[in-house]
Amino acid sequence: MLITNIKALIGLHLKDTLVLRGNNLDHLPILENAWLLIEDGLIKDFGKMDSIPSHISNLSSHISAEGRYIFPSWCDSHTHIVFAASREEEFAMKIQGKSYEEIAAAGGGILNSANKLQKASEDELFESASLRLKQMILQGTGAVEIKSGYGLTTQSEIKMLRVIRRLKDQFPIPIKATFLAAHAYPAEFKNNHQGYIDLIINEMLPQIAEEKLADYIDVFCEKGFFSVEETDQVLKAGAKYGLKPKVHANQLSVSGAVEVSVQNSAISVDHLEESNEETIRTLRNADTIVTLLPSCSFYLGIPFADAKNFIKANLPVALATDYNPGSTPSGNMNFVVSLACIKMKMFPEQAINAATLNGAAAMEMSEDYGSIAVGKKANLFITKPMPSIAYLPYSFGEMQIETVILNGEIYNG
Ligand SMILES: N=CN[C@@H](CCC(=O)O)C(=O)O
Ligand SMILES: [Zn+2]
Repeated sequence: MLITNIKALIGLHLKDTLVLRGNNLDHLPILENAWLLIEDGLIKDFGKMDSIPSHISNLSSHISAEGRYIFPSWCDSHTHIVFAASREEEFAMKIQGKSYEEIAAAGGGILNSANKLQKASEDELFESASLRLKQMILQGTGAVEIKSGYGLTTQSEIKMLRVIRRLKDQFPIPIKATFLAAHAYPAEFKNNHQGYIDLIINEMLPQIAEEKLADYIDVFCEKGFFSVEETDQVLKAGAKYGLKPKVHANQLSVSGAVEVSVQNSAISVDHLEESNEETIRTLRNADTIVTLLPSCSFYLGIPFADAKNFIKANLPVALATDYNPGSTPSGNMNFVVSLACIKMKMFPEQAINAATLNGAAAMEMSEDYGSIAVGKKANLFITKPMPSIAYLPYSFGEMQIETVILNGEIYNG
């Protein structure tokens, strides 16, 4: 596939640039008035229109992208898209002023989703998750991480992870699976935390490892959920099976979650709506990626993470949706990028880098995804005609994507 007359190619980081820390996020390399050649699903070459080689310009099948930009696909490194039912009843409670913790304590929240998921069949879950994923891809997402964590029994956690494996097999984008049984304590373990942790460690993990169902392990480390010590136990048990941590940290309070995650060599710490100087000091000496989820803050009405401070401290910031039925019923990365600019005061270049290359890094796939470089996978999108790059986050809630290309082929859903 040859694409010509491209207004600009965006995100031309060198292939060996795998993550962007601090000020490096400011720089979004572009090439104006460009052509792009894709072969065998990979980016084969690109250049300026005024120096297009004749053997390329003579290729018969090509798309003209006049006035349009080409971006690397969004890389959404934090989602919970396998769930049985939406939770609009909690929406009304939120509007009345109930907090996330109050709703959970009243029988809503994660346990509500777990109840419903336990009753759903693998096929039903696969069908509904497929619809969500299709929609996300049409909104520009070309790589995704998906968590379990609404099963909370051995059977249902495995059911969720098998659904994720089917999605991996059937969708044309790379998917990473994260095991999140430590998402909430089931009611029967409310007063027996160690009993549930033992179940995770001695029963769930061995079976999941045996079937190779997970790439990562996650814990919701938070007051009322999993303590720092409990998180440490689960992460260490996961490490025995080669599962690296990606941790829900500091969503509602500064809890020591970041510290325990870094001690366990976490790939990422996610949320961080609450943080302090200690959090930043801990992260400064680590490779752990800071994944921010602004649409969760938007929906729950909790503080937005202090992205500017993290960037100032030279940390690698990524952006993801957190798509789930409780705190973020949206998988739209365009909106995440808009919110990052509007509410967290990230510049468009920073937000785009954080939602592409650093998102890929938070799934350990930035060698192949997240930027436009020769030899990388051709997962891209072509915008509608736009006046500038900043127009994409500026025009929040509007759809600026016209064509999605995955593995070098147009994707129509
Ligand atoms: N905080 C924990 N997990 C999800 C919400 C899960 C739910 O409410 O169902 C999150 O990342 O926001
Ligand atoms: Zn989450």
